[in-house]
Amino acid sequence: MRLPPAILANAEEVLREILRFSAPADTTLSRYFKDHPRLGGRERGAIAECVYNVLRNKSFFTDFSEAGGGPTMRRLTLLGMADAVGIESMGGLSEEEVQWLERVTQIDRKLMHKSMRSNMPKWLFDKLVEQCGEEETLLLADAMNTPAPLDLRVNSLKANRDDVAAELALAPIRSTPTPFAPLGLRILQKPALQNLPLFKSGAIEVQDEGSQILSQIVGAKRGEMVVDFCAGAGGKTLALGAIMRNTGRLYAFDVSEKRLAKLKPRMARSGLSNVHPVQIAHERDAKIKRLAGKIDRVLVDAPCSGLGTLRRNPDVKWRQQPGAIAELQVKQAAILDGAARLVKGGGRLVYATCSFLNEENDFIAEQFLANHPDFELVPMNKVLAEQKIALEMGDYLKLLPHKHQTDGFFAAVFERKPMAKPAKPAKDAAPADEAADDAAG
Ligand SMILES: C[S@@+](CC[C@H](N)C(=O)[O-])C[C@H]1O[C@@H](n2cnc3c(N)ncnc32)[C@H](O)[C@@H]1O
Repeated sequence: MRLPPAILANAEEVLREILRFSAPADTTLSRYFKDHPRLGGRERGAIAECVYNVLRNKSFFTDFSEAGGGPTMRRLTLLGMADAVGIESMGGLSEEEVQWLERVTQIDRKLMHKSMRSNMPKWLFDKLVEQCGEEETLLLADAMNTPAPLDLRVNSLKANRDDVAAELALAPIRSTPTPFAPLGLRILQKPALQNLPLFKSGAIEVQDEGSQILSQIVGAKRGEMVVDFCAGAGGKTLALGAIMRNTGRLYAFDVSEKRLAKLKPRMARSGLSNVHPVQIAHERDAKIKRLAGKIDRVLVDAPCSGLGTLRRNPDVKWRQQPGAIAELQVKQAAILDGAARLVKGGGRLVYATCSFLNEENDFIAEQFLANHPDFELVPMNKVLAEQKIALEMGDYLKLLPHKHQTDGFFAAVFERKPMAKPAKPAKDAAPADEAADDAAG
Protein backbone atom coordinates (compact mmCIF):
# COMPACT_ATOMS: atom_id res chain seq x y z
CA MET A 1 0.00 0.00 0.00
CA ARG A 2 1.25 3.46 -0.93
CA LEU A 3 2.10 5.99 1.76
CA PRO A 4 -0.26 9.02 1.77
CA PRO A 5 1.22 12.04 -0.12
CA ALA A 6 1.18 14.12 3.11
CA ILE A 7 3.96 11.92 4.52
CA LEU A 8 6.45 13.42 2.09
CA ALA A 9 5.49 16.88 3.35
CA ASN A 10 5.94 15.73 6.97
CA ALA A 11 9.33 14.21 6.18
CA GLU A 12 10.43 17.36 4.37
CA GLU A 13 9.32 19.54 7.29
CA VAL A 14 11.23 17.61 9.95
CA LEU A 15 14.26 17.12 7.67
CA ARG A 16 14.51 20.88 7.14
CA GLU A 17 14.69 21.32 10.91
CA ILE A 18 17.19 18.51 11.45
CA LEU A 19 19.52 19.81 8.75
CA ARG A 20 19.93 23.02 10.74
CA PHE A 21 21.94 20.80 13.14
CA SER A 22 20.99 22.82 16.19
CA ALA A 23 19.99 19.66 18.15
CA PRO A 24 20.61 15.91 17.86
CA ALA A 25 18.48 14.34 15.11
CA ASP A 26 16.80 11.82 17.43
CA THR A 27 15.70 14.61 19.81
CA THR A 28 14.16 16.65 16.99
CA LEU A 29 12.48 13.59 15.51
CA SER A 30 10.91 12.50 18.84
CA ARG A 31 9.64 16.01 19.44
CA TYR A 32 8.15 16.13 15.94
CA PHE A 33 6.34 12.83 16.48
CA LYS A 34 5.03 14.02 19.84
CA ASP A 35 3.68 17.17 18.14
CA HIS A 36 2.06 15.03 15.40
CA PRO A 37 0.24 12.30 17.33
CA ARG A 38 -1.91 11.32 14.33
CA LEU A 39 1.01 9.82 12.43
CA GLY A 40 0.76 6.01 12.51
CA GLY A 41 3.56 3.53 13.22
CA ARG A 42 4.32 2.76 9.56
CA GLU A 43 4.37 6.46 8.70
CA ARG A 44 6.69 7.32 11.58
CA GLY A 45 8.99 4.47 10.56
CA ALA A 46 9.12 5.73 6.96
CA ILE A 47 9.78 9.35 8.00
CA ALA A 48 12.53 8.34 10.43
CA GLU A 49 14.20 6.10 7.88
CA CYS A 50 13.97 8.81 5.22
CA VAL A 51 15.64 11.33 7.54
CA TYR A 52 18.41 8.91 8.55
CA ASN A 53 19.04 7.97 4.91
CA VAL A 54 19.57 11.62 4.06
CA LEU A 55 21.92 12.10 7.03
CA ARG A 56 23.94 9.01 6.05
CA ASN A 57 24.16 9.92 2.35
CA LYS A 58 24.02 13.70 2.50
CA SER A 59 27.03 14.32 0.24
CA PHE A 60 25.86 12.46 -2.80
CA PHE A 61 22.16 13.10 -2.20
CA THR A 62 22.96 16.83 -2.23
CA ASP A 63 24.92 16.37 -5.44
CA PHE A 64 22.03 14.45 -7.07
CA SER A 65 19.41 16.89 -5.85
CA GLU A 66 21.24 19.91 -7.21
CA ALA A 67 21.38 18.23 -10.62
CA GLY A 68 17.55 18.16 -10.85
CA GLY A 69 14.91 20.93 -10.92
CA GLY A 70 12.64 22.07 -8.08
CA PRO A 71 13.42 22.80 -4.42
CA THR A 72 16.52 20.98 -3.07
CA MET A 73 14.82 19.98 0.21
CA ARG A 74 11.98 18.24 -1.67
CA ARG A 75 14.50 16.33 -3.77
CA LEU A 76 16.55 15.32 -0.71
CA THR A 77 13.33 14.05 0.89
CA LEU A 78 12.41 12.09 -2.24
CA LEU A 79 15.84 10.43 -2.30
CA GLY A 80 15.70 9.54 1.40
CA MET A 81 12.17 8.17 1.09
CA ALA A 82 12.93 6.21 -2.09
CA ASP A 83 15.78 4.47 -0.25
CA ALA A 84 13.50 3.85 2.74
CA VAL A 85 10.35 2.44 1.13
CA GLY A 86 10.96 2.24 -2.67
CA ILE A 87 9.57 4.54 -5.37
CA GLU A 88 6.47 2.38 -5.88
CA SER A 89 5.36 2.86 -2.23
CA MET A 90 5.57 6.67 -2.35
CA GLY A 91 2.28 8.53 -2.85
CA GLY A 92 2.02 12.04 -4.35
CA LEU A 93 4.92 11.97 -6.86
CA SER A 94 4.67 13.87 -10.16
CA GLU A 95 5.57 12.05 -13.39
CA GLU A 96 8.74 14.13 -13.65
CA GLU A 97 9.76 13.21 -10.08
CA VAL A 98 9.26 9.50 -10.76
CA GLN A 99 11.48 9.73 -13.87
CA TRP A 100 14.17 11.68 -12.02
CA LEU A 101 14.16 9.20 -9.10
CA GLU A 102 14.35 6.25 -11.47
CA ARG A 103 17.33 7.85 -13.19
CA VAL A 104 19.34 8.83 -10.11
CA THR A 105 18.70 5.64 -8.15
CA GLN A 106 20.39 3.75 -11.05
CA ILE A 107 23.67 5.64 -10.59
CA ASP A 108 26.45 3.36 -9.33
CA ARG A 109 27.50 5.09 -6.10
CA LYS A 110 30.78 3.20 -6.05
CA LEU A 111 31.90 5.18 -9.12
CA MET A 112 31.61 8.55 -7.36
CA HIS A 113 34.53 10.64 -6.18
CA LYS A 114 35.99 9.01 -3.04
CA SER A 115 35.45 11.92 -0.70
CA MET A 116 31.81 12.16 -1.83
CA ARG A 117 31.36 8.38 -1.62
CA SER A 118 32.49 8.49 2.01
CA ASN A 119 29.61 10.87 2.78
CA MET A 120 31.74 12.63 5.36
CA PRO A 121 32.59 16.30 5.70
CA LYS A 122 35.87 17.03 3.91
CA TRP A 123 37.82 17.78 7.12
CA LEU A 124 36.92 14.38 8.53
CA PHE A 125 37.64 12.47 5.31
CA ASP A 126 41.08 14.16 5.05
CA LYS A 127 41.86 13.46 8.71
CA LEU A 128 41.00 9.78 8.33
CA VAL A 129 42.94 9.36 5.09
CA GLU A 130 45.97 10.78 6.89
CA GLN A 131 45.35 8.44 9.84
CA CYS A 132 44.67 5.15 8.05
CA GLY A 133 44.88 5.61 4.26
CA GLU A 134 42.21 5.99 1.61
CA GLU A 135 41.21 2.34 1.27
CA GLU A 136 40.66 1.84 5.01
CA THR A 137 38.80 5.17 5.24
CA LEU A 138 36.33 4.06 2.57
CA LEU A 139 35.76 0.70 4.28
CA LEU A 140 35.18 2.48 7.58
CA ALA A 141 32.89 5.05 5.94
CA ASP A 142 30.81 2.35 4.21
CA ALA A 143 30.41 0.45 7.51
CA MET A 144 29.56 3.64 9.40
CA ASN A 145 26.91 4.45 6.76
CA THR A 146 25.21 1.09 7.26
CA PRO A 147 22.57 0.93 10.02
CA ALA A 148 23.68 -1.03 13.08
CA PRO A 149 21.93 -4.16 14.33
CA LEU A 150 20.36 -4.11 17.78
CA ASP A 151 22.57 -5.66 20.46
CA LEU A 152 21.28 -6.74 23.87
CA ARG A 153 23.19 -7.54 27.05
CA VAL A 154 21.76 -10.25 29.22
CA ASN A 155 21.78 -9.29 32.89
CA SER A 156 23.59 -12.27 34.44
CA LEU A 157 22.02 -11.51 37.84
CA LYS A 158 18.61 -12.36 36.41
CA ALA A 159 18.99 -14.68 33.43
CA ASN A 160 21.33 -16.55 31.12
CA ARG A 161 21.88 -16.00 27.42
CA ASP A 162 20.34 -19.26 26.16
CA ASP A 163 17.13 -18.81 28.17
CA VAL A 164 16.76 -15.22 26.98
CA ALA A 165 17.30 -16.27 23.34
CA ALA A 166 14.61 -18.96 23.77
CA GLU A 167 12.15 -16.50 25.30
CA LEU A 168 12.83 -13.93 22.56
CA ALA A 169 12.16 -16.62 19.95
CA LEU A 170 8.63 -17.02 21.36
CA ALA A 171 7.97 -13.27 20.81
CA PRO A 172 8.98 -14.09 17.91
CA ILE A 173 12.33 -12.27 17.79
CA ARG A 174 15.29 -14.05 16.23
CA SER A 175 18.64 -13.44 17.91
CA THR A 176 22.17 -14.77 17.59
CA PRO A 177 24.94 -14.71 20.22
CA THR A 178 27.43 -11.87 19.73
CA PRO A 179 30.84 -13.21 18.62
CA PHE A 180 32.99 -11.68 21.41
CA ALA A 181 30.86 -10.52 24.34
CA PRO A 182 29.74 -13.54 26.39
CA LEU A 183 26.37 -12.04 27.39
CA GLY A 184 25.41 -10.36 24.11
CA LEU A 185 22.59 -11.19 21.71
CA ARG A 186 22.26 -9.61 18.27
CA ILE A 187 18.90 -8.89 16.65
CA LEU A 188 18.60 -7.94 13.00
CA GLN A 189 15.00 -6.68 13.15
CA LYS A 190 14.01 -3.56 15.08
CA PRO A 191 11.35 -4.83 17.51
CA ALA A 192 9.83 -2.64 20.23
CA LEU A 193 11.46 -4.05 23.36
CA GLN A 194 10.04 -1.72 26.02
CA ASN A 195 6.93 -3.85 26.60
CA LEU A 196 8.63 -7.24 26.69
CA PRO A 197 8.56 -8.92 30.15
CA LEU A 198 12.30 -9.61 29.65
CA PHE A 199 12.95 -5.88 29.43
CA LYS A 200 10.59 -4.84 32.22
CA SER A 201 12.11 -7.39 34.59
CA GLY A 202 15.66 -6.13 33.91
CA ALA A 203 16.82 -9.39 32.30
CA ILE A 204 18.00 -7.49 29.20
CA GLU A 205 19.44 -4.06 28.40
CA VAL A 206 20.16 -2.57 24.98
CA GLN A 207 23.95 -2.27 24.65
CA ASP A 208 26.27 -2.45 21.67
CA GLU A 209 28.67 -5.39 21.80
CA GLY A 210 31.63 -2.98 21.80
CA SER A 211 30.33 -1.30 24.91
CA GLN A 212 29.90 -4.70 26.59
CA ILE A 213 33.50 -5.65 25.76
CA LEU A 214 34.69 -2.34 27.15
CA SER A 215 32.92 -2.95 30.47
CA GLN A 216 34.48 -6.40 30.65
CA ILE A 217 38.07 -5.27 30.11
CA VAL A 218 37.81 -3.09 33.21
CA GLY A 219 38.33 -6.46 34.93
CA ALA A 220 36.25 -5.56 38.00
CA LYS A 221 35.92 -8.38 40.50
CA ARG A 222 33.61 -9.35 43.33
CA GLY A 223 33.97 -7.24 46.44
CA GLU A 224 36.14 -4.53 44.83
CA MET A 225 35.90 -0.74 45.02
CA VAL A 226 35.17 0.48 41.49
CA VAL A 227 34.49 3.93 40.02
CA ASP A 228 32.70 4.62 36.73
CA PHE A 229 33.97 8.20 36.47
CA CYS A 230 31.81 9.36 33.53
CA ALA A 231 28.80 7.14 34.14
CA GLY A 232 26.18 9.12 32.20
CA ALA A 233 22.91 7.17 32.08
CA GLY A 234 24.84 4.13 33.29
CA GLY A 235 25.14 1.79 30.30
CA LYS A 236 28.55 0.57 31.48
CA THR A 237 27.76 1.02 35.19
CA LEU A 238 25.03 -1.63 34.93
CA ALA A 239 27.34 -4.03 33.11
CA LEU A 240 30.08 -3.46 35.73
CA GLY A 241 27.66 -4.00 38.62
CA ALA A 242 26.59 -7.36 37.18
CA ILE A 243 30.22 -8.38 36.56
CA MET A 244 30.87 -7.62 40.27
CA ARG A 245 27.89 -9.90 41.08
CA ASN A 246 26.25 -7.04 42.99
CA THR A 247 29.03 -7.06 45.62
CA GLY A 248 31.63 -4.45 46.62
CA ARG A 249 31.00 -0.78 45.93
CA LEU A 250 30.51 0.81 42.54
CA TYR A 251 30.47 4.62 42.37
CA ALA A 252 28.78 6.18 39.33
CA PHE A 253 30.11 9.73 38.95
CA ASP A 254 28.98 12.29 36.42
CA VAL A 255 28.67 16.05 36.16
CA SER A 256 25.22 15.78 34.60
CA GLU A 257 22.30 15.46 36.98
CA LYS A 258 19.97 14.76 34.05
CA ARG A 259 22.03 11.78 32.86
CA LEU A 260 22.43 10.32 36.35
CA ALA A 261 18.65 10.61 36.83
CA LYS A 262 18.21 8.28 33.85
CA LEU A 263 20.42 5.72 35.57
CA LYS A 264 18.09 5.38 38.57
CA PRO A 265 15.14 3.51 36.92
CA ARG A 266 17.63 1.31 35.06
CA MET A 267 19.32 0.45 38.38
CA ALA A 268 15.96 -0.44 39.90
CA ARG A 269 15.13 -2.77 36.98
CA SER A 270 18.58 -4.38 37.06
CA GLY A 271 18.32 -5.49 40.69
CA LEU A 272 21.71 -3.94 41.53
CA SER A 273 22.20 -2.56 45.03
CA ASN A 274 25.98 -1.97 44.93
CA VAL A 275 25.77 1.18 42.74
CA HIS A 276 26.15 4.64 44.30
CA PRO A 277 25.41 7.51 41.89
CA VAL A 278 27.20 10.75 42.82
CA GLN A 279 26.88 14.02 40.94
CA ILE A 280 30.21 15.85 40.89
CA ALA A 281 30.89 19.44 39.89
CA HIS A 282 34.08 18.61 37.97
CA GLU A 283 36.92 16.07 37.93
CA ARG A 284 38.58 17.67 40.98
CA ASP A 285 35.47 17.87 43.11
CA ALA A 286 36.23 17.65 46.86
CA LYS A 287 33.60 14.85 47.09
CA ILE A 288 36.00 12.41 45.47
CA LYS A 289 39.11 13.39 47.44
CA ARG A 290 38.43 10.95 50.25
CA LEU A 291 38.58 8.07 47.75
CA ALA A 292 42.08 9.00 46.54
CA GLY A 293 44.37 5.97 46.32
CA LYS A 294 41.62 3.58 47.44
CA ILE A 295 40.00 2.32 44.25
CA ASP A 296 40.73 -1.01 42.54
CA ARG A 297 39.38 -0.13 39.09
CA VAL A 298 38.48 3.21 37.57
CA LEU A 299 36.74 3.53 34.21
CA VAL A 300 36.92 6.86 32.37
CA ASP A 301 34.41 6.64 29.51
CA ALA A 302 35.38 10.13 28.44
CA PRO A 303 33.26 12.74 26.70
CA CYS A 304 34.34 12.55 23.05
CA SER A 305 33.34 13.41 19.49
CA GLY A 306 31.04 10.34 19.41
CA LEU A 307 32.17 9.61 15.82
CA GLY A 308 32.31 5.89 16.63
CA THR A 309 28.51 5.81 16.86
CA LEU A 310 27.81 7.08 13.33
CA ARG A 311 25.89 3.89 12.46
CA ARG A 312 23.25 5.02 14.97
CA ASN A 313 23.78 8.78 15.00
CA PRO A 314 24.75 9.80 11.45
CA ASP A 315 24.10 13.47 12.24
CA VAL A 316 27.19 13.54 14.51
CA LYS A 317 29.57 13.81 11.54
CA TRP A 318 27.79 16.93 10.28
CA ARG A 319 27.32 18.48 13.72
CA GLN A 320 30.91 17.94 14.87
CA GLN A 321 33.35 20.76 14.10
CA PRO A 322 37.11 20.17 13.59
CA GLY A 323 37.96 22.83 16.21
CA ALA A 324 35.94 20.97 18.84
CA ILE A 325 38.40 18.06 18.84
CA ALA A 326 41.15 20.17 20.39
CA GLU A 327 38.75 21.34 23.13
CA LEU A 328 37.76 17.75 23.81
CA GLN A 329 41.40 16.72 24.13
CA VAL A 330 41.92 19.24 26.93
CA LYS A 331 38.86 17.91 28.76
CA GLN A 332 39.81 14.26 28.23
CA ALA A 333 43.31 14.77 29.61
CA ALA A 334 41.99 16.70 32.63
CA ILE A 335 39.37 14.05 33.47
CA LEU A 336 41.88 11.23 33.10
CA ASP A 337 44.33 13.05 35.32
CA GLY A 338 41.64 13.66 37.99
CA ALA A 339 40.45 10.04 37.87
CA ALA A 340 44.00 8.66 38.13
CA ARG A 341 44.26 10.01 41.69
CA LEU A 342 41.64 7.52 42.82
CA VAL A 343 43.55 4.41 41.74
CA LYS A 344 45.37 2.47 44.43
CA GLY A 345 48.79 0.87 43.97
CA GLY A 346 48.34 -2.21 41.77
CA GLY A 347 44.89 -0.93 40.70
CA ARG A 348 43.85 -0.20 37.13
CA LEU A 349 42.62 2.82 35.20
CA VAL A 350 40.79 2.37 31.90
CA TYR A 351 40.53 5.25 29.43
CA ALA A 352 37.83 4.78 26.79
CA THR A 353 36.09 6.72 24.03
CA CYS A 354 33.55 6.00 21.31
CA SER A 355 35.72 7.73 18.74
CA PHE A 356 38.05 6.44 16.02
CA LEU A 357 40.25 9.55 15.93
CA ASN A 358 43.83 9.01 17.15
CA GLU A 359 43.79 12.53 18.58
CA GLU A 360 41.18 11.50 21.17
CA ASN A 361 42.67 8.06 21.69
CA ASP A 362 46.35 7.05 21.29
CA PHE A 363 47.45 10.64 21.73
CA ILE A 364 45.68 11.04 25.10
CA ALA A 365 46.93 7.64 26.31
CA GLU A 366 50.53 8.43 25.37
CA GLN A 367 50.39 11.88 26.90
CA PHE A 368 48.99 10.37 30.11
CA LEU A 369 51.82 7.82 30.33
CA ALA A 370 54.44 10.51 29.69
CA ASN A 371 53.03 12.64 32.54
CA HIS A 372 52.35 9.81 35.01
CA PRO A 373 55.47 7.71 35.59
CA ASP A 374 53.61 5.93 38.42
CA PHE A 375 51.39 4.23 35.83
CA GLU A 376 52.31 1.69 33.17
CA LEU A 377 50.40 0.44 30.15
CA VAL A 378 48.89 -3.03 30.31
CA PRO A 379 48.97 -4.26 26.69
CA MET A 380 45.48 -4.97 25.42
CA ASN A 381 46.35 -8.50 24.30
CA LYS A 382 47.15 -9.33 27.93
CA VAL A 383 43.90 -7.76 29.16
CA LEU A 384 41.84 -9.61 26.54
CA ALA A 385 43.53 -12.92 27.38
CA GLU A 386 42.75 -12.37 31.08
CA GLN A 387 39.10 -11.90 30.15
CA LYS A 388 39.13 -14.80 27.64
CA ILE A 389 37.95 -12.53 24.83
CA ALA A 390 39.06 -13.93 21.47
CA LEU A 391 40.18 -10.65 19.88
CA GLU A 392 43.64 -9.79 18.57
CA MET A 393 44.79 -6.26 19.43
CA GLY A 394 48.04 -4.37 19.95
CA ASP A 395 48.59 -2.05 22.90
CA TYR A 396 45.06 -0.69 22.77
CA LEU A 397 41.51 -1.84 22.13
CA LYS A 398 40.38 -0.49 18.76
CA LEU A 399 36.96 -1.76 17.77
CA LEU A 400 35.68 -0.81 14.32
CA PRO A 401 32.42 -1.65 12.51
CA HIS A 402 34.04 -2.96 9.31
CA LYS A 403 36.32 -5.28 11.30
CA HIS A 404 34.36 -6.25 14.41
CA GLN A 405 30.73 -5.37 13.57
CA THR A 406 30.57 -3.10 16.62
CA ASP A 407 30.44 0.67 17.00
CA GLY A 408 33.86 2.36 17.02
CA PHE A 409 35.48 2.14 20.47
CA PHE A 410 38.93 2.77 21.89
CA ALA A 411 40.36 1.75 25.26
CA ALA A 412 43.72 1.82 27.01
CA VAL A 413 44.40 0.12 30.33
CA PHE A 414 46.95 1.54 32.80
CA GLU A 415 48.11 -0.06 36.02
CA ARG A 416 49.38 1.95 38.95
CA LYS A 417 52.73 0.73 40.15
CA PRO A 418 52.65 -0.54 43.75
CA MET A 419 53.06 2.48 45.96
CA ALA A 420 56.31 2.71 47.88
CA LYS A 421 55.69 2.10 51.61
CA PRO A 422 56.78 5.05 53.77
CA ALA A 423 60.25 4.19 55.13
CA LYS A 424 60.32 3.31 58.88
CA PRO A 425 62.23 6.02 60.78
CA ALA A 426 65.52 4.71 62.22
CA LYS A 427 65.52 4.63 66.04
CA ASP A 428 67.93 7.52 66.48
CA ALA A 429 66.76 9.54 63.49
CA ALA A 430 65.61 13.12 63.97
CA PRO A 431 61.83 13.80 63.77
CA ALA A 432 60.66 14.19 60.16
CA ASP A 433 60.14 17.95 60.18
CA GLU A 434 63.52 18.50 61.77
CA ALA A 435 65.16 16.37 59.10
CA ALA A 436 63.30 18.33 56.42
CA ASP A 437 64.47 21.58 57.93
CA ASP A 438 68.02 20.23 57.88
CA ALA A 439 67.75 19.25 54.26
CA ALA A 440 66.33 22.65 53.34
CA GLY A 441 69.13 24.32 55.17
C1 LIG B 1 30.60 9.08 26.76
S1 LIG B 1 29.55 9.72 27.93
C2 LIG B 1 29.41 8.40 29.09
C3 LIG B 1 28.51 7.28 28.65
C4 LIG B 1 28.26 6.25 29.74
N1 LIG B 1 29.48 5.79 30.36
C5 LIG B 1 27.49 5.06 29.21
O1 LIG B 1 28.04 3.95 29.10
O2 LIG B 1 26.30 5.23 28.92
C6 LIG B 1 30.57 10.85 28.79
C7 LIG B 1 29.98 11.39 30.07
O3 LIG B 1 30.98 12.19 30.71
C8 LIG B 1 30.30 13.15 31.47
N2 LIG B 1 31.28 14.18 31.87
C9 LIG B 1 31.66 15.31 31.21
N3 LIG B 1 32.60 15.98 31.91
C10 LIG B 1 32.83 15.26 33.05
C11 LIG B 1 33.69 15.43 34.17
N4 LIG B 1 34.49 16.50 34.25
N5 LIG B 1 33.68 14.52 35.15
C12 LIG B 1 32.84 13.43 35.05
N6 LIG B 1 32.00 13.22 34.01
C13 LIG B 1 31.99 14.11 33.01
C14 LIG B 1 29.16 13.59 30.57
O4 LIG B 1 28.12 14.21 31.31
C15 LIG B 1 28.76 12.27 29.93
O5 LIG B 1 27.69 11.69 30.61
